[in-house]
Amino acid sequence: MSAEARLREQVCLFAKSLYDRGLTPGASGNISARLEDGRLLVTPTGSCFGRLDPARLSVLDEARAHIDGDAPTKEVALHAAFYETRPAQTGAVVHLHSTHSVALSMLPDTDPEDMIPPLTAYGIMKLGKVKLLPYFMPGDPAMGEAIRGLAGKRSAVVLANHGPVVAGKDLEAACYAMEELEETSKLAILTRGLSPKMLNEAQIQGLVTKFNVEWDD
Ligand SMILES: O=C(O)[C@@H](O)C(=O)COP(=O)(O)O
Ligand SMILES: [Zn+2]
Repeated sequence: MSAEARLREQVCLFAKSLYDRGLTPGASGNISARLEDGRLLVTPTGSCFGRLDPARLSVLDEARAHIDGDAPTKEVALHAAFYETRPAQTGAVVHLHSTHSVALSMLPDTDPEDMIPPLTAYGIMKLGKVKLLPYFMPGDPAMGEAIRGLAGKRSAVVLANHGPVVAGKDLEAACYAMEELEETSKLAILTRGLSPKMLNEAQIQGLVTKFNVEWDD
């Protein structure tokens, strides 16, 4: 099996796993994954993560023009901005409509610079600081500009009233980080108002140093 055929299978398998666990409903969400030659495999617009066909994934060239497969997601500008601003760290980008991270994006006390409270070590290790971006109309290329404005400093963001977007070195890493974002958001909502004991600054810095976490503002 070629590397491209393997990646096509992987995109569909991870997407189905996310869908089957209720992490993105209906035809929401999109995935991109980079091939060795710089082309991107992306999920077609309007497609359901539970029923993707490896042969019909959209293919974009290095200029992010559609060259093969079904019509691509309307969020190409959003995905492309991660590959552009974090070239060495980005092999895949995942966007979902996952309930708890969207809920957290709407609450008044959520810190837009660091929206996930330091509740667990894994949340810090896998995500670093998560930026809350404003609301944009789905498909608005201004989302790409907003990602460029972060100058490559964040691998995970949440679009307010919409959903999370996570970039990883490969598809597996991006999906695992995304799952951590959703689970930690769930913990944040479950414990909100209950004065949960959070990790302190020394514990956070210990993780940042030991696990090389990106923690710049
Ligand atoms: O919320 C939206 O409409 C998009 O961000 C989305 O999640 C699905 O759009 P397509 O990838 O174009 O299907
Ligand atoms: Zn969306």
